[in-house]
Amino acid sequence: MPMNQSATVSFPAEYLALITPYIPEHSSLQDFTRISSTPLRKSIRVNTLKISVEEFKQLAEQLNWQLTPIPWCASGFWLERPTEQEKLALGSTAAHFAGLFYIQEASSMMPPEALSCGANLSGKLLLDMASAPGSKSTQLAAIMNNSGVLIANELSSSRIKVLNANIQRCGLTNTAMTHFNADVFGEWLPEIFDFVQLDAPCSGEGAIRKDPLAFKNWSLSSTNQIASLQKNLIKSAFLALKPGGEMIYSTCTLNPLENQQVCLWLQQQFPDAVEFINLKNLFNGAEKAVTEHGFLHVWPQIFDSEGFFVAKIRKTAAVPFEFKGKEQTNFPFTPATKKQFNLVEQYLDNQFGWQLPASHKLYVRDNEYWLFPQAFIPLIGKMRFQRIGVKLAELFKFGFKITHEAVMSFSDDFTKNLIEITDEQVSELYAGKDLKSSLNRNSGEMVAMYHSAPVALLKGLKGKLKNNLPRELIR
Ligand SMILES: C[S@@+](CC[C@H](N)C(=O)[O-])C[C@H]1O[C@@H](n2cnc3c(N)ncnc32)[C@H](O)[C@@H]1O
Repeated sequence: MPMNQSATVSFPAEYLALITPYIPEHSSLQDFTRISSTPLRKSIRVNTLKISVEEFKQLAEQLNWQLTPIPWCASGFWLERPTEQEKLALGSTAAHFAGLFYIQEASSMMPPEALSCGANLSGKLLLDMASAPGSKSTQLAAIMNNSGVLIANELSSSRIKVLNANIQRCGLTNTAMTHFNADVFGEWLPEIFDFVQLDAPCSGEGAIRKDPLAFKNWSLSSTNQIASLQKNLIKSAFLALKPGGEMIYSTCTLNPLENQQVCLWLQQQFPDAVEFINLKNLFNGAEKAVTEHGFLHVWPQIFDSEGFFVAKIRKTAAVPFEFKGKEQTNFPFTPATKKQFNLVEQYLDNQFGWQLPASHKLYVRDNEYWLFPQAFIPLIGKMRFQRIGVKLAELFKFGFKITHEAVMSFSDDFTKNLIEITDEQVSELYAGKDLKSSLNRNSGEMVAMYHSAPVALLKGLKGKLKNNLPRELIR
């Protein structure tokens, strides 16, 4: 069933009995079942690493897109496009290729907003324990303005590829990815992180409006199994958190077994160290979703959104932990020598008029040059990381070649060989075509920009701009 079509949903009686006592007084079970059969509004989050909200609003006006602000996220909007534009998927628009926005359900924007409310995430060490496809990781990195370090972990191999693609498209430079069952963090990196986000794997009931089959395999026993996985993960998150640190536990599910009861279980394990932070003032109207413990239990009928649950927890004291470090002894990168640094910097200066940023340190593995966030350096060797920072360039016989991801992340600071292209030209590039040009000489590597944001690496040749997009991005 397409997402924008409604279907009448039928819920298991056992499920309705489980949730009914938790529906707030101002609402009803009937409101819940009624809205569950209606389609979800489309929403996006502006990627402020690439464009300001004000500039995005101007672009939206040019494109004839109508934006309605989402009350809990200053960069979030419900979006309506003219019917004639709907045949082009939102994910295939030039602005999306350029990473100017992320397609994200409105209520899924709440957890990072709750984590950063009253706290400054800039320059801090964050862990996102279950992060693919990356909506909340990319949101957190934007809130951090690419400073500090964000460890984005994901268990599933196929989903980690999508996560990586989103990290690159959105221009994250402060991220290191790991690929583990997140229950290891409490033992491997105890009391290390300033902030942790656990957007837990869950039974996904809150997604009923976009997936009418969300209840196909629902059963009380599978819900209980998921809840026990969630308890392992929330404990790991809490152990990985520094004393004084804060964490978010969230799900896109509505039953109490996977939500309130997981948080209360954590409090029973660490009664002297768990404090629930009340989220009733997160935004105007949040009080309609707040529970007696200060969690947000977002029923889809309250804000006309997906169902969600968000809890914010402070670790008020150190707790006993068992350190079982999993150190990496054979770290394959070495810091660049002065000669290597000078050579790559000379290439970047000649080609793009760009000096390497002080926020990052240059590392080398064979012929690959990488930029690691400075704040990541103390973590080197502490565990195995899948991918750290940004792959900057490769050294070939003929010289250096910059990577697509470095272009997507850093070319805001490039001062030459940038060329602004149109919506149609972006579509041509992502369809695998070269672009015509009036160049009368070979100009070497160039960056195609869309509304001042990088969108692709090109090679300027006489008469054409050769498409250097990675093969996997061509549609
Ligand atoms: C709710 S989704 C995360 C969505 C993501 N935070 C976002 O906003 O885009 C939960 C993720 O947890 C992953 N996962 C499941 N079990 C896990 C585990 N034990 N450790 C780490 N990740 C796990 C799933 O593959 C899934 O990608």
